Amino acid sequence: MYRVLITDPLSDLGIQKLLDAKDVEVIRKTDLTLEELLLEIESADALLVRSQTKVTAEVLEKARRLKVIGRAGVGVDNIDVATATKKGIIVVNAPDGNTISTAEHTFAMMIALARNIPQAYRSTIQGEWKRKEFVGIELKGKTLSIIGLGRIGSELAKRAKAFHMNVIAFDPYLSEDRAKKLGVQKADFKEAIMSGDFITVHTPLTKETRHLINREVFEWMKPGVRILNCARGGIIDEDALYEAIQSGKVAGAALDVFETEPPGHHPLFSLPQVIATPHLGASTIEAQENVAIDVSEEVLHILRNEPFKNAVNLPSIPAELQSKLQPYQSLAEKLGQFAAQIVPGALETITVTFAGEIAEWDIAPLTRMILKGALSCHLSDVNYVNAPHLAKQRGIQIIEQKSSKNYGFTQLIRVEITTDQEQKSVSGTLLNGLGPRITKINQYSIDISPEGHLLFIQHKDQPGTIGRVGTVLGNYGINIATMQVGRKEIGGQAIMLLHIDKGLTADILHTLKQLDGIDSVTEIVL
Ligand SMILES: NC(=O)c1ccc[n+]([C@@H]2O[C@H](COP(=O)([O-])OP(=O)(O)OC[C@H]3O[C@@H](n4cnc5c(N)ncnc54)[C@H](O)[C@@H]3O)[C@@H](O)[C@H]2O)c1
Ligand SMILES: O=C(O)CC[C@@H](O)C(=O)O
Repeated sequence: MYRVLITDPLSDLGIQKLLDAKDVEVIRKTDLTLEELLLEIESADALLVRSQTKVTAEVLEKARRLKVIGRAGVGVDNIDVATATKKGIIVVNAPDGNTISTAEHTFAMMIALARNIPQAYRSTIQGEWKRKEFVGIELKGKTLSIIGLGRIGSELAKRAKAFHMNVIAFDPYLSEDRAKKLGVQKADFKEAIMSGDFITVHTPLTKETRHLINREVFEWMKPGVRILNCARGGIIDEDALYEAIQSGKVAGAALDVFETEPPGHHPLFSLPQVIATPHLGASTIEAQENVAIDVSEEVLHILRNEPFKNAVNLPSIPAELQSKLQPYQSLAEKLGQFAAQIVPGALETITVTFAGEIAEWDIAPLTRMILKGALSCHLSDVNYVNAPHLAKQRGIQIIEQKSSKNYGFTQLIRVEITTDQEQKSVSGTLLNGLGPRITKINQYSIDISPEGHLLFIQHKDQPGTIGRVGTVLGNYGINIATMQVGRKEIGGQAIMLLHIDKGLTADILHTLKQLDGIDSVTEIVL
């Protein structure tokens, strides 16, 4: 039974799939103190949050079983993703579900700002009738500068176009083609800042975007500009904004997000030009249902080891590629496991080579599987998420290469491991109807399925060796299921690979190693 802990308010309808799942126990506890959270997280398999719960390194340290953190929303700045990655915990978000709501909220803020609606409301209900004081401006014909033309920025652009605004956008990843399709003028940052009657930010908060709108940038703006932030507090320097409003450069600002949330009695709130909402961009019935449904499904997939798509700490794989790579994943992991077990010593370099049809694809996910397989023979708690991090931490070099050489198979994966003692390689392929096969160990051709208990023996090619090995195993009651031998030349070095029905004791291994002509004996478990 998976224990799913939900610590922020999530839509009931949205989490229905989790509530209905027979293999899931849902624990809903909101407004937990840090001590309570540290206690609850210990036994949770999954944690579902919005933006209130702070999933810090301290919290993650206590998590013994946690496989996945689901963020019902986009921003994961309340989650220590780096620590989660090190611990092999997948972080998933729901990037699409609240796009429309946030774009609509930004648009509502822009109109409210243009027409002084919050200020006029406050005055009117106080019994005043100040029609002259609240004269606004039209959106038509004004320039809206969008900084960050991703999901929300693009939806906002469409709405602004419908209101006959000129839309200009800066986004380092915006192509000319996409800008054209959206009817948006692509600009550099300074140009976008200098042109806007309204400037709105829709980037994530990163090292690069922190205080992106700062004192110097306010200097570049048109006098009377209006500023919006419905993305993340911190993208705009709040002190600089305060000064720019006081100096008259900025005519108004609409803020949904703040550097510190909740912002309390923020100095900006003393300025009548500032309107604010308490991080409401995604707060609609629809968005909350959407994000809760999306993240619940993702969490269920991950807990059940099924394919998922929105991991923040894993590269995203297009569905088409995912289905092509899927059959190779097990082969890749087994080759990594196999190679790591036949080479003694500390891992130094893992070289993976892909040949044939497979070499035309993005094979990074398979390299990750090979790494997971190889490292799991040496380290505990290795998974698909933390394998590259663990390799880097230990100074293991990963070389990934594609080869056009013909190895005699439609596709082939070769894993070569170098340790501080020696180097060995293992190759494998997928054979129609037979699944994963190991086709070569070092220079020896072989054909065996990588599964179960295997015995890898290096020996001299001389009469009687196979018989002696069989006799020892027989004496100890070990049944041999299959056997493969390989040699390059008569009387030279040779290898033996046996499928055995159960594992060997240290005693049996010792006896085998003492046999005449045997160079090494390695038990492999896959
Ligand atoms: N107020 C809310 O309730 C609410 C709701 C949802 C999302 N958000 C926030 O809105 C923001 C945008 O969300 P989204 O779903 O559109 O994200 P997105 O990832 O689809 O878009 C972000 C865009 O910003 C661009 N970008 C990154 N760095 C940039 C830079 N230095 N300058 C200019 N552009 C840059 C990226 O290329 C990308 O196109 C995020 O910060 C998200 O957390 C807020
Ligand atoms: O949970 C929320 O309402 C915040 C959502 C929003 O900031 C997000 O990043 O998705």
